[in-house]
Amino acid sequence: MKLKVCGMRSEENIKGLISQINPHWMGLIFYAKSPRFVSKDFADSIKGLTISKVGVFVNANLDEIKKAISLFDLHTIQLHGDESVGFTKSVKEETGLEIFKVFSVKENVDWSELEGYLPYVDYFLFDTFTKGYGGSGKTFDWQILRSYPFEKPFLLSGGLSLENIKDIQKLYSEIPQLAGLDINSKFEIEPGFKDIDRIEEFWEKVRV
Ligand SMILES: O=C(O)c1ccccc1N[C@@H]1O[C@H](COP(=O)(O)O)[C@@H](O)[C@H]1O
Repeated sequence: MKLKVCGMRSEENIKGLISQINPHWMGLIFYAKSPRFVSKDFADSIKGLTISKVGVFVNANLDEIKKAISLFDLHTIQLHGDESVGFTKSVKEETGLEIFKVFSVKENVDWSELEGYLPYVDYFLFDTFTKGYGGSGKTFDWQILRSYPFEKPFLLSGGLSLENIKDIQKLYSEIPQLAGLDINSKFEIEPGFKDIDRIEEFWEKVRV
């Protein structure tokens, strides 16, 4: 099982996360309307830190993405908006980086809509639908994932917390494509500042 901790923007907090947990990825949110938005001034503070950084973008253009890649030395691009197959293809081909394409789940998913993305993404990521695109702290009906028809691995997000560990474990044991978890607002002291001890408690219980 893999872990991504998303929405961080304090140097001290990120260093604490690395030394205490060292998750597979740490997410930086480049969506200006998010309370976890990271500005370019933050780049110098985290240069050289040994963690795979995921840039989270909502309908950004390729130029903005490329600038953030070089400033923040990003390892992964998370497309968290309404990005088309063509745009996702361009991001993959022009950056060569790992790609997470997010689908926000309302009541159902039309799996055929994901098919075109398959050659260009490394993981799909399923989150709860919200007008603000992400960080709602709300879960969706995870049973929908039981009909996921592809071999492509995916990450689960949206309201993951200490309260839903049992459901996560059950899902993980039953759906082989579920490769990891993306945690965010349920582990915050304030937007963008994580409670590392709470994350450690979660990870100790949920990791396999
Ligand atoms: O966290 C945000 O503010 C945010 C804003 C816009 C796009 C994505 C955002 N975060 C992503 O939301 C999910 C789930 O978060 P939560 O656990 O429900 O708080 C996660 O993938 C974050 O990367």
